[in-house]
Amino acid sequence: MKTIDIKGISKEYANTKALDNVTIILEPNKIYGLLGRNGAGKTTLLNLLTNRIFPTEGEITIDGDTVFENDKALKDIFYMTEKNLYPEGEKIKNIFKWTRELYPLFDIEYAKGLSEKFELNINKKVKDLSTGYSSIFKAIIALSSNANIMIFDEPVLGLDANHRDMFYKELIANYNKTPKTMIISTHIIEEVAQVLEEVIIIKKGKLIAKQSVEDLLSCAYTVSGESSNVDKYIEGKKYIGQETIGNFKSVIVLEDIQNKNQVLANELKVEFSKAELQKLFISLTN
Ligand SMILES: Nc1ncnc2c1ncn2[C@@H]1O[C@H](COP(=O)(O)OP(=O)(O)OP(=O)(O)O)[C@@H](O)[C@H]1O
Repeated sequence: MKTIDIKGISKEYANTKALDNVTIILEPNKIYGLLGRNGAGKTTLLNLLTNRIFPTEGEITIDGDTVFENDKALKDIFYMTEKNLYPEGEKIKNIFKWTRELYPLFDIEYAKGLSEKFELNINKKVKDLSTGYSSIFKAIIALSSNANIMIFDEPVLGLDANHRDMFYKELIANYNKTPKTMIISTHIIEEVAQVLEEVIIIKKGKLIAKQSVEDLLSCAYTVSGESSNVDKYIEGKKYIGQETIGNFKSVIVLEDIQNKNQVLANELKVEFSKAELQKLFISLTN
């Protein structure tokens, strides 16, 4: 069981405060989504968590042990970075062997099996992989690491819809086989929403939300129907994400799902449905 305790973390660069007093506790064996717009500070947080960079203020511990230059704490973490850090001229199969040397728990057979599934040719060199296959290659290594904490920074970068679907299914299968903490930082929110238990949302270096997807989605709901009737329903209410097709309109009402007015909805012949995480995210981070 690995509890990650991020305490009052700030990171300043010459003229940028990349993170500003962020405090988060990540409970063990949950799948977290780390969400934020470009430049919000996601990669900075992941780099701090894995001791690649050092905080200006604050401390990060795993089960009470600081991650600062602590191999014992860090060996439980596998970090799939957005950038390729593998030697360009090396063949994939050799990188599997080399990873095994560094991470004795790395499961080569599983990695080879996944490579077959994703049709990744392990005789290819890193430099010959397309953007999508480069992501697949790095994701396979992370999934095969057997680490207690797996971190994925933009894991589906360049992947087509089929491969994204396969990746998320594999991630869930991996988690179900051996529960662990997974942290997924991504821009493509709608697809990942079904995989996540909790979301951590960062805006301009500050933590603005950490809650379960279920709780976040219960703070809003979608109303759709004939435009003028939807307008009547949302009168005096806060809403976002208005979409109109012909005489049909849908909006996301920003109020607790418990407070929706079913009587009025029946009268106006408008319908309710769940809000989409992607749209809520846009409104929260705008
Ligand atoms: N080495 C650095 N030197 C100076 N500024 C930096 C450095 N690394 C990051 N920053 C700045 O810190 C802020 C946060 O960057 P970070 O890469 O953590 O964001 P991000 O949320 O991962 O963004 P993206 O989704 O675009 O990858 C940005 O303003 C970025 O320009």
